[in-house]
Amino acid sequence: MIRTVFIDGAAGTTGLEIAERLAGRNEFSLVALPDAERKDAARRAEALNGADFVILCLPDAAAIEAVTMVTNPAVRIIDASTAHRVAPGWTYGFPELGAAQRDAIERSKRVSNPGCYPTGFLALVAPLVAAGIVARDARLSVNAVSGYSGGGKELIARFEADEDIGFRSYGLNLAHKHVPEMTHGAGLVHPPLFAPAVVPVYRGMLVEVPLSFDAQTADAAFDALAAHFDGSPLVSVSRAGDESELLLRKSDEATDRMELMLYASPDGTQIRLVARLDNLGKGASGACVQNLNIMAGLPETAGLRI
Ligand SMILES: NC(=O)C1=CN([C@@H]2O[C@H](COP(=O)(O)OP(=O)(O)OC[C@H]3O[C@@H](n4cnc5c(N)ncnc54)[C@H](OP(=O)(O)O)[C@@H]3O)[C@@H](O)[C@H]2O)C=CC1
Ligand SMILES: CC(=O)N[C@@H](CCC(=O)OP(=O)(O)O)C(=O)O
Repeated sequence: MIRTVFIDGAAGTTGLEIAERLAGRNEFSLVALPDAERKDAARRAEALNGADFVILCLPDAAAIEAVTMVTNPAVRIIDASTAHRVAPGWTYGFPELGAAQRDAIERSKRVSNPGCYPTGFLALVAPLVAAGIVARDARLSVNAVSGYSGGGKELIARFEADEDIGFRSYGLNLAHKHVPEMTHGAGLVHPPLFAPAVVPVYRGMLVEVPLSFDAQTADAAFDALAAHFDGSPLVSVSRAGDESELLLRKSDEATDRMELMLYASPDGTQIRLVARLDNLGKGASGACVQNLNIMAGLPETAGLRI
């Protein structure tokens, strides 16, 4: 059976990478609008209602509008934007949250793809909250750096036009659009304090959650993460070896995998949890294709870069 897929926003950063991952897959047939028609409402409505699967790679407002344009009840939607991540009636597209989440994605007609930073944060924190190692009412901080492709075409153009930028801290109003899904997805009472930044690499990100405990907790935290992701084809968990630094390199290749690392103080009371992922891989396009595979009843990692 061949399923048709329409990517709305196919000319954007995320859309192009999804198309690359679907190229050559004989289970899917991509529906594309010619460049002159890709923002034409009538042509989009036709494509949105004629496909088995629609993937929205649009700014939030356009994604909300696109959903209202879908009137065919058979169409199944994956939204890569932030618009529906905590919205009722939508399934959060993070299968690694647990078996029930994967099953829900498989059945769902409306799947919201997680944000890139929340993908790292939730992988590190949700299993620890579930295990009772991090209290639901803990006040957490998240420090993160992303490659500039995380900001789409506009930020890519800015970083490529101004090679003088060495580091860009942002989210300084402490109201970043990813905070609600971080809070909700981890089951936290208080929103985490989120400090994101962009560095001059195209892709890749580090998401760090520092934690401090009264007693040795590093072993229990590592065991909980290792048990949660045991057997995961995309997420690995490791404990620090002898490394003294963690680098994002301009030459890092695209990947749909995510690595979780735990670094501990000698007495195990302080830990730095770090997720390393590709914002365009597990942080966006790779995750979209993973969700599409699950929804279509296909092997979860088909077409992914692993
Ligand atoms: N980049 C990343 O790492 C991640 C992105 N996302 C999310 O994915 C979505 C897409 O992001 P990204 O690909 O980076 O963004 P881009 O800016 O690279 O691409 C967005 C695309 O949408 C097109 N577009 C905008 N408005 C409309 C419209 N009304 N109708 C049809 N097309 C439209 C744009 O057209 P034009 O080319 O003419 O500008 C552009 O091609 C966003 O919601 C983003 O937040 C999520 C996770 C990570
Ligand atoms: C570097 C950069 O600008 N990143 C984007 C988030 C990218 C992303 O994940 O987009 P979604 O919000 O759709 O998830 C930002 O912080 O707004």
